Amino acid sequence: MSEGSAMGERVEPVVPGPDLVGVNVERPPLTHQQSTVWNKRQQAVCVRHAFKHYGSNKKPNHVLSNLNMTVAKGTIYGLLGASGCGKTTLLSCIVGRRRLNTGEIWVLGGKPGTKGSGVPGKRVGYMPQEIALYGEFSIKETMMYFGWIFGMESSEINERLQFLLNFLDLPSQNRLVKNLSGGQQRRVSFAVALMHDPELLILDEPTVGVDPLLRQSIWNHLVQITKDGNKTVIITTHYIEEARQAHTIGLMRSGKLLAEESPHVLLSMYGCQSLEEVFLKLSRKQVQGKENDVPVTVSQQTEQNIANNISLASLNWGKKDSISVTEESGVVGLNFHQSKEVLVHDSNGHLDKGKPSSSRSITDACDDCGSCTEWTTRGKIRALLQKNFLRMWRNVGVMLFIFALPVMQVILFCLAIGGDPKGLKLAIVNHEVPYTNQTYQHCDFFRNCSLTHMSCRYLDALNTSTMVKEYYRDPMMAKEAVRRGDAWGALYFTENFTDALVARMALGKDTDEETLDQSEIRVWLDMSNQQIGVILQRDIGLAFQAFFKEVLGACGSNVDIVDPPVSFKDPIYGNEKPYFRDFVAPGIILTVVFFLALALTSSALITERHDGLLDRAWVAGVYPWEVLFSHVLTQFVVMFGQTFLVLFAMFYVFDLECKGNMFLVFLLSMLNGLSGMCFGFVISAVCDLERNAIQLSFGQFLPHFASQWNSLASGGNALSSHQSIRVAALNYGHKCFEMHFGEGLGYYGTNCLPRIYFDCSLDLYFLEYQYVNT
Ligand SMILES: Nc1ncnc2c1ncn2[C@@H]1O[C@H](COP(=O)(O)OP(=O)(O)OP(=O)(O)O)[C@@H](O)[C@H]1O
Repeated sequence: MSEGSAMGERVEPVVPGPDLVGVNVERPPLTHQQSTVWNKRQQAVCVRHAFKHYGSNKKPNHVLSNLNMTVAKGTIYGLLGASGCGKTTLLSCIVGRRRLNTGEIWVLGGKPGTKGSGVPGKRVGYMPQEIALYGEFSIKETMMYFGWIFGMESSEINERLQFLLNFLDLPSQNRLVKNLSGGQQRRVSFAVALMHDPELLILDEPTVGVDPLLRQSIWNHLVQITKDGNKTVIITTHYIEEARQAHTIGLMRSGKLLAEESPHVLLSMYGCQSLEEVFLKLSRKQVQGKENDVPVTVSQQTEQNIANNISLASLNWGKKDSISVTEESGVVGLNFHQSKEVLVHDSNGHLDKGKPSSSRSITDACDDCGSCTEWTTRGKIRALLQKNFLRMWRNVGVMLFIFALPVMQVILFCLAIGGDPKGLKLAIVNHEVPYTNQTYQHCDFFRNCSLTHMSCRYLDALNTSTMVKEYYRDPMMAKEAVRRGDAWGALYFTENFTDALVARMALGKDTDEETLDQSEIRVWLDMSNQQIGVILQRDIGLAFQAFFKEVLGACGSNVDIVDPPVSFKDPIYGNEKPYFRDFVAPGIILTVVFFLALALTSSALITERHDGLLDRAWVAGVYPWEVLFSHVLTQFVVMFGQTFLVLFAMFYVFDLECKGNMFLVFLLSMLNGLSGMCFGFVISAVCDLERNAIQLSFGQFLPHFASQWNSLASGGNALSSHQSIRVAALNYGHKCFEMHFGEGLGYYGTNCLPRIYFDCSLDLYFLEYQYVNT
């Protein structure tokens, strides 16, 4: 029926159908019932033609199929059915957590999720099937959290808490939820639903894991609260017999209600002793119906339902209750609430067209919910913020992750990555001096202008903490040590290294091949590690410059001649001697801040969603933006602390230099953390499992880090360029010569001005040398 007709006065005559159980009795005239929006509003819950499926439209898993349900105000409605028949799905549609594919739902006079309906919100108390509580909270904190969300004052919550602790036989209010037994946790969950004394209580299997005595007292309580007609309860349970205490029972199977009756009517209708038997009979009947089935349209199905229910109802003709049926309900009979409807109808004697219009009902609902114009409440924000901080505070792992990890990362970085490597072994072979007892004991030299044992003098200059010299008998053994990984490089001096070097200086460009060859320091490096290889190249080259300056100085020559004629002035940015650590540190700071924010947020929402905690919050009336806001605020505070710690460790403990404005450094780091947080929220929104979130975070982490390594590689090249300026020119005594690695030392004759010749074959610089006779 269209809404237009539903609003009107159309009254459907009901046609009796075939008897479900094959009993034919004489039937009284059926009363007619109007089916109007007003009628739907009068029920606590009214579901019409509900269809719901999971999965894609192409491969749907139908869970609700043309389901109709009516829950009158002031009643207990027991929703029974086999596992997987769709009870939880139906309840989650009623509380506004899921949407039907088609059909409509009215809850407390409004449609769930619409403005002013109060649902989700404090008009409903929802106990989901899963525990859906924060394990880190005590019972009291749990109650405070939900109480504040429902807009209650702390004193009010405390009062109610005492009642619920006694009523539900709960342990001390200070016990943590995670330390309670399964049954106790369920009772706390039940207490949360009862906390604010809602108009509509929706309980998904509240009595699981509860002992029979307490179960009875729970039912007594439900009966008690529904007595005055103001409160309504919908309860699902697998203990079918306990549902006898409900006013109405909905028997559900395969996404449909097979019957919706009061328990005693069901029992007498089917002549059964227990509700279980009734359920079995109805289920069998449904199966038989299906076997004989020919495909029917939805409207045919509805008609058939109505017919069946009328037949069901007809079994009860001996009773004084009137029989009623609505055109839409599909499963009605002599049930409690419908009797009520009929009474209203009968007492008026006509169909009341003057009942509240839909807009009036919404206003009423608005008055009830009391928060239609409020975009948030202090209580909700307080509850959400306290929840976020308390969860972190109580979780040692998270606290370590938040505050210890960033500091540890910075310390490890500064200790392990910042400086030059130390203790790199070099295998040295020096044939200028005799090898005894695994060393060259008599490698003596003079620090004056006497040119003896130049190899020893050079080795003395090669004395940095980066290198450890180990001596070998011959070049083969030294190279083998490098191959075995015992050393990073091998250095070899020929027997007449000093003579050849002096001759090379003296002969200059006339130097013969053999002299060039003999004056060479031969170096074989393990270049498999670029950083180490480059550093060794640099230090071996710098040692030669130092050695040559010393010799020139001792001989009274200008030592500056050894320096390459490229003058590096004060750098515009950075230091003259840049530290590898200074270069990488900004990247490390940003990476740490970004990924910690990402890691923390990407799983926060997932855990809450997975455990049903978010669902519970939505049903309690929390808006998504409130959850988001509380997380952003919490995360911001955490990020502030993390950024402070990281920067403090970097700049004040490890003396990293900051030439700019420290406030800007802090601000930029925070902004970087903010982008990590945003990305974390995106991940937590798209991932269902923490595992997937971690994978996605790492998927981003690797390219991010690769770019870092790219920067490091550029740093390495810079080092190499610097290192390549390793040519010296000198004026030795009255002789001029030029020298460069690899091609020997050239002698230019006497009385000449300094000449400069750069090794252009390898590196950057090429300067023409000038031969000037003086
Ligand atoms: N999120 C979901 N995605 C896909 N299928 C779902 C989802 N939730 C439930 N289902 C399926 O829908 C059907 C009905 O599930 P539902 O939880 O509503 O059953 P139920 O009657 O509450 O069962 P129980 O009594 O065991 O809790 C089941 O077949 C279930 O596998």
